[in-house]
Amino acid sequence: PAAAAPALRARAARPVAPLCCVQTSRGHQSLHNSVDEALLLKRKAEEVQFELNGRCIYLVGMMGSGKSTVGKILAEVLGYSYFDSDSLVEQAVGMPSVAQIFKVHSEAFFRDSESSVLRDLSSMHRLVVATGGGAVIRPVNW
Ligand SMILES: Nc1ncnc2c1ncn2[C@@H]1O[C@H](COP(=O)(O)OP(=O)(O)O)[C@@H](O)[C@H]1O
Ligand SMILES: O=C(O)C1=C[C@@H](OP(=O)(O)O)[C@@H](O)[C@H](O)C1
Repeated sequence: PAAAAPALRARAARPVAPLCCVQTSRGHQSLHNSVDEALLLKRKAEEVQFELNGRCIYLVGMMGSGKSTVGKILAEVLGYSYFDSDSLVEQAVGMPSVAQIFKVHSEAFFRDSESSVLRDLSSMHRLVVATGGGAVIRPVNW
């Protein structure tokens, strides 16, 4: 079944051509599809590279929709740095997993730290950021 694909949001004054990665299926049968999709994604990234002009890309989408997979490919092609906001929150809090942060602290605590991490990243250039699936919940993150 079709799954939600991560939306691509470039921090751009002028929108650039939208990139879309459609995740059609999972498992071994989709292997050749994934290879094709990666090639298409690389080509699209090369197409928009000039227009992006160093502006960041923030990937948003449901949990498991492919943000990290897509983000690493985009960063490599564009010569950008790649960050996963969940990992940055784990580092900032000093805990090994988001699940543990939720358990020991709370979701609100995690969301505060996530917003802080995203705010810090927002002053930087040439980044591809895979945000957490719930990052869109707080309008301050947009
Ligand atoms: N285009 C795709 N086709 C099939 N499986 C994919 C595709 N993109 C990602 N996946 C798989 O889906 C799972 C979740 O992907 P991931 O990039 O970690 O998602 P997210 O970062 O949004 O949580 C991983 O096992 C990944 O290998
Ligand atoms: O924001 C959230 O509620 C979460 C989304 C998920 O992130 P992904 O979308 O990166 O899978 C998960 O990893 C994380 O533990 C919690």
